[in-house]
Amino acid sequence: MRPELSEYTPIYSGKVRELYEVDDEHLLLVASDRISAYDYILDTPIPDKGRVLTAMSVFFFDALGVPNHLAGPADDPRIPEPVLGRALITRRLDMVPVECVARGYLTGSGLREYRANGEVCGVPLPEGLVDGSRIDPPIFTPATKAAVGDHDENVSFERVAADVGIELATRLRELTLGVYARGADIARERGIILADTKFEFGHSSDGDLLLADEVLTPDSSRYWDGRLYEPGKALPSFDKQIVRDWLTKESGWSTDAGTPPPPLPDDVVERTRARYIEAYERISGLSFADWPGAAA
Ligand SMILES: Nc1ncnc(-c2cnn(Cc3cccc(F)c3)c2)c1Cl
Repeated sequence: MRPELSEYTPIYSGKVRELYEVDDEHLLLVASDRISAYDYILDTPIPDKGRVLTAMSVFFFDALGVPNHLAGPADDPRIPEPVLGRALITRRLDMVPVECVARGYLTGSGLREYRANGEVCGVPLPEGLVDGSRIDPPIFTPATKAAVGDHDENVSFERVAADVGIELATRLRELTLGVYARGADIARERGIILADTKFEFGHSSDGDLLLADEVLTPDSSRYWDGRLYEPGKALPSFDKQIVRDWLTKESGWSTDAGTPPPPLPDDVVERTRARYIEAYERISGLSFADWPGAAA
């Protein structure tokens, strides 16, 4: 008999995720089926998105072999039935207040910074790079967590060192780049490019630095279809482009409309659901049908 979700204390509600307290030492990290686009949380959920992204995190936690915050299996008896398959029991950590970002390709906020001053987070890059250029070797481009609704602020390694100390900043950079490289290699071998990603780390009660939060999911990373990649060509988001294209090219809505996006049509929802499942099954080599929880 699984506990009710109402037995756990909600402690944080993000755009697409929630965090509950299970007991003094454990949390329940819940991924919803909500999807965001253009900084809006869309009215229409994507069925099974939460379960697929949870399955991806678990696959990578297992594949990366880095000490992490997981404290139980995907079907842990402490997970309530309604969130089974899209929730994980984790150890409660003292989180390091740094968004640990690794970039293997230049795009997004990194590209904007590069175009303005030839570097990203204080790291100089070669001249002549364009949107989608490979950054080799990948770089550590940390950010400070923004207030709700704001974008994170890119900061330099020196700023991180000033905030958390040079030893921890150095460890965060090494871990971030090492885990990204391993994860990106696993994905690339299966035709998916992880252009960049964001990790969070925390300290356990016995002082160990553990990889936390979600890892290498399409919500914490840019997923591109490796079959389409050409040097210097930024690619559409593997998972969100169907939604973005429908919103901006077919729905009559526009990003400068100043109004929330309209609900998504069924075919856009189903095609997007299929993209998430395709990414998981290609990367993991596993069948999503075997993942716990009720199919939406
Ligand atoms: N193991 C941990 N120990 C302590 N705190 C956290 C923690 C805090 N914040 N976040 C981000 C987040 C993750 C999911 C759902 C949300 F609503 C927010 C994660 C974790 Cl993962």
